[in-house]
Amino acid sequence: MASSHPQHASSRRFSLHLLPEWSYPATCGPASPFCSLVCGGFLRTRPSSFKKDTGVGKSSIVCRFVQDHFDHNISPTIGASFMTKTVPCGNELHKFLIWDTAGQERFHSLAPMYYRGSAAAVIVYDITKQDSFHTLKKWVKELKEHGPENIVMAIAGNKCDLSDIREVPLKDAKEYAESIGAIVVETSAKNAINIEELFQGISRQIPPLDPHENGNSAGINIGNPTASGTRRCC
Ligand SMILES: Nc1nc2c(ncn2[C@@H]2O[C@H](COP(=O)(O)OP(=O)(O)OP(=O)(O)O)[C@@H](O)[C@H]2O)c(=O)[nH]1
Repeated sequence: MASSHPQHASSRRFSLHLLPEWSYPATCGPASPFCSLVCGGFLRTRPSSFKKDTGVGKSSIVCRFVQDHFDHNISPTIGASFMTKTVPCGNELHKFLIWDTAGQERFHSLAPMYYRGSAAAVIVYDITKQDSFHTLKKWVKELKEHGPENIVMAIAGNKCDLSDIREVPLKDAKEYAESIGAIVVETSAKNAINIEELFQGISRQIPPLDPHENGNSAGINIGNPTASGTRRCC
């Protein structure tokens, strides 16, 4: 699924602002967890990453968001996978570069590579598994201790199509999210519920470009932003 390129997109000229740890080419692999915002036809780097418990549906959320596809037989993530999608936000275009990290414990030590320097993290739990909600709290603690200071946190309670067997009340998730200043939404990757809303919520939380900012790099013209991905699922 390709995102549309709004005709009204701003043509304001922003400079590309690069912080030192982001100043890697986007092709250099896992050591450079990039998320980018495309604003006014210019690319601004912004890292983003996904955190999760295993099997909660995080890869499925990314697949639904980027390719509008759901795979019942999706296989577990090994290490991490990477996908991108550009979405309009007001008069800007925001390009998400998403690292989807593996939920299995044996990959835990890789996580800081992806969330360090990230602009946003989505922490996913399964509303039918109370354990996954406890694990989510551990990830939040880790992000607060070791993640970037101003990281935008979003909590996704996935598999809301299975609410008849839910173990985690929405009220609990809302109270917890409020206590840590995070966005919270219940999603279903399977039924495409609240997936766009999740990412729109993140988009809105990313601070706008400073028009007076005079960065150290030239802007990059993005001709025709589209969804793209390297996932195994689709
Ligand atoms: N009913 C339902 N099942 C889902 C949903 N999202 C994912 N699943 C299923 O949950 C299982 C795990 O999905 P994944 O997307 O691989 O989960 P993950 O959290 O990325 O798993 P790891 O890669 O192992 O960390 C798969 O069988 C999916 O089909 C959903 O919204 N509803």
